[in-house]
Amino acid sequence: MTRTLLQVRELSKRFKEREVVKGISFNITEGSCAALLGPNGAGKTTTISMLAGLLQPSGGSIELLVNGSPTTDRRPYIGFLPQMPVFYPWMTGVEFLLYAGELAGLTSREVKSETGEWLEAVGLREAGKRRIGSYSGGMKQRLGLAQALIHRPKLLILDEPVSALDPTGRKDVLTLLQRIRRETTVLFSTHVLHDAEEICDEIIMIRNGDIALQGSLDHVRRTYSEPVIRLEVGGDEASRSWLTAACGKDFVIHSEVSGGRAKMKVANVEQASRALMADAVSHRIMIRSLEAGHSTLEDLFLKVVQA
Ligand SMILES: Nc1ncnc2c1ncn2[C@@H]1O[C@H](COP(=O)(O)OP(=O)(O)OP(=O)(O)O)[C@@H](O)[C@H]1O
Repeated sequence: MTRTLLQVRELSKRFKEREVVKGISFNITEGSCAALLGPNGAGKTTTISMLAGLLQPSGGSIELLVNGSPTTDRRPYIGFLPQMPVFYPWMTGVEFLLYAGELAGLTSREVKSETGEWLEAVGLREAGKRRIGSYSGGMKQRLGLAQALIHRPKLLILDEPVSALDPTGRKDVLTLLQRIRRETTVLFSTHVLHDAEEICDEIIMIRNGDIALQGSLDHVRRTYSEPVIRLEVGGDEASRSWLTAACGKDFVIHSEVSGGRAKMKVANVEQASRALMADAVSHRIMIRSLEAGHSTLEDLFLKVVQA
């Protein structure tokens, strides 16, 4: 049975005269992994900070439902990792987690056992004895995750958890998130579609403080996927003018041309491919490649972001 864990209604945030989050509504299902996806400045950090209880909304409501019932204070049920977590470099990883556990209100016994368990889970058992100042970016982020999870929250919220990491650190953290998401509901923000695609099942795309698109990744892919032909011709003048003319054919609904390449949205890929090939042959144009398929989520994301 799917149950809603977080219910957000008409959430807005105004800084002076400027509304940067404009009355957005969405649900997060228990057990899901959701990505808040959007370009820089879209309002992701502002939204996430309101959900984590760090920023007062200007309007709307945020409700966390524990076992189906709304809670008066959602903060104990939330684990949060900010975009730029602050660590004391002179502390060891173990000391930092003991401190975080105490702050989260765990008993000293719980603090000890959870610290050991989470250090192991994030792969820092050995490094836990070392000072945080000697950690790599990826190790710090994994320690940050352990801190966010130490009180076993219902919902883990992360703001751009991998954007500042090198490829190895990024992979480590995404793999870890993939493991965590089996037990904890996860919501994270990112401006990288690929990160969302890798581990999420739900996406909420925001642009200029508004929701541009939301739903399960599968649903979004199915609903918005369009028949597309990608065509590349030779770089000579005749080929390029033929390509421009081809984009004007009546079966081409929309097209983008750049150099000797074109992406054409068509109604029927098979018929359009045949017509294009036949036309190219009759004009003695060499087609370098013709790819008939569907638009990807990347195409959709770019369209949403650039609209
Ligand atoms: N404290 C603030 N006072 C005034 N404006 C703010 C404040 N915080 C954020 N903003 C503005 O709100 C808008 C949304 O910012 P936010 O940081 O939420 O975006 P974002 O999607 O997280 O971007 P990024 O990916 O760059 O972190 C931006 O135009 C930003 O300049």
